[in-house]
Amino acid sequence: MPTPKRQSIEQTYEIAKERYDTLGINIDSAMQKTSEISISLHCWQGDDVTGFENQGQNLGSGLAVTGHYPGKARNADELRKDLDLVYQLLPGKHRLNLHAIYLESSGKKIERNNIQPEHFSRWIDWAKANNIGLDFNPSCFGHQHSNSGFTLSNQDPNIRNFWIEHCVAARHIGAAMGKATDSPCITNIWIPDGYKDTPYDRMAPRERLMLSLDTIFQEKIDKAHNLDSVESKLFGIGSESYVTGSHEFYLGYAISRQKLYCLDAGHFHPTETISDKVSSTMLYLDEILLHVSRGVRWDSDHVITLNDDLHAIAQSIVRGNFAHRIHIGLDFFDASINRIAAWTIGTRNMIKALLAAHLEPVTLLKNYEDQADYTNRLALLEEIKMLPLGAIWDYYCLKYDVPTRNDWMLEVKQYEHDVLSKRTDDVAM
Ligand SMILES: C[C@H](O)[C@H](O)[C@@H](O)C(=O)CO
Ligand SMILES: [Mn+2]
Repeated sequence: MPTPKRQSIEQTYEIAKERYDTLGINIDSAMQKTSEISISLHCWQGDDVTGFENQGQNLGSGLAVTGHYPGKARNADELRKDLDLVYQLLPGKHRLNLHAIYLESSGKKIERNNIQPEHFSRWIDWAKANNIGLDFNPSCFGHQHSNSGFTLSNQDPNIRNFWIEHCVAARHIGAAMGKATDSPCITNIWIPDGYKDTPYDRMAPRERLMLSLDTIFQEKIDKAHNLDSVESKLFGIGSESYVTGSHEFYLGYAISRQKLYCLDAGHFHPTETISDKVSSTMLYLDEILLHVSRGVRWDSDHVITLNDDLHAIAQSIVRGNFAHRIHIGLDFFDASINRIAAWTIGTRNMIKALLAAHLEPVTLLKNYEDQADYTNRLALLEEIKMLPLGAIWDYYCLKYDVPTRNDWMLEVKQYEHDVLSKRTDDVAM
């Protein structure tokens, strides 16, 4: 016997479907295509980018997490348990994006240039058991060798080599993850390098970075297991005046070396959008990575909301038919709200935006544009904002057997009561 809520969702869906039909929109195909897109959830939302090295270092490097909501994961088992719940609340099959500081070394201090696949074996086992693809990142921050503000572009060859070795090790770990899970792992390099104040020489650090990256990528690794990616940034706290790995630097680097380029939504001028960069970038690169984030005045990494920027990002992927060439990663961290809710809200929003982008009246819009009928194009683009997307979304959640509407919050609140509230600030070993 269907519940009254289920009945109401199904009835509303049927009425909504008629409306979409009149515009020639195929809802079944939109739902199917949306379900085929995997989003890579960033592990660092679960513990405020702390990681499990236990080296007592502050985050630094221009990264800042604010808030003191209780219950953050204190070890990898807790983080995996939290993630298990999040994945249950998301329609579709999704990935996990790990940073190197999330290693498990049984309490032994492992220097970052010595990390090995074995330090991630429990993550790999968990991923295999749950059929979850993995992505990876070297962690070039929150370390005594990043305190000067420079890592791969450091003037000191010893420090530079340390970070080169760390990134080489990260590629090997990425390859091991990709091989074990039978799905290529994207190993993405982001470094904080930059100057607080105006430099005299803007070129030398970039030359050093270019050479460091060439050394890191010297070894050929099977692309079936590992894909290399590089992420740019405009500025950070403490690198307001100059960032070595700027947009121009990495776009040029990625195109000349055929690497993936990572566009982070928080890493540009506030009036610039990554959605507008996608089509240009895709002309020159086979694949790219997105870090979907939300900057508020600066690269503040707020939880992504279903705003115009997010719709535009999803539209740029879907309209360009890029779903198989663009990898979607998330990058936000909010410690002022329940962290599991933060992951769930942000990821469900990304999926909603992808569903909405698959529900556009493509033929009509293309025809108007081809005929230079921009009046009808604008009228239709405004009209479709009023389509009953919520009814399709509710049905989509029913179809993929995950909580509909805000019901997922009941599960998060129960988990907060049963699990999170029992966690104290002490490190659980
Ligand atoms: C943890 C960081 O957010 C991440 O590595 C990087 O992608 C970034 O965006 C730094 O601003
Ligand atoms: Mn990022």
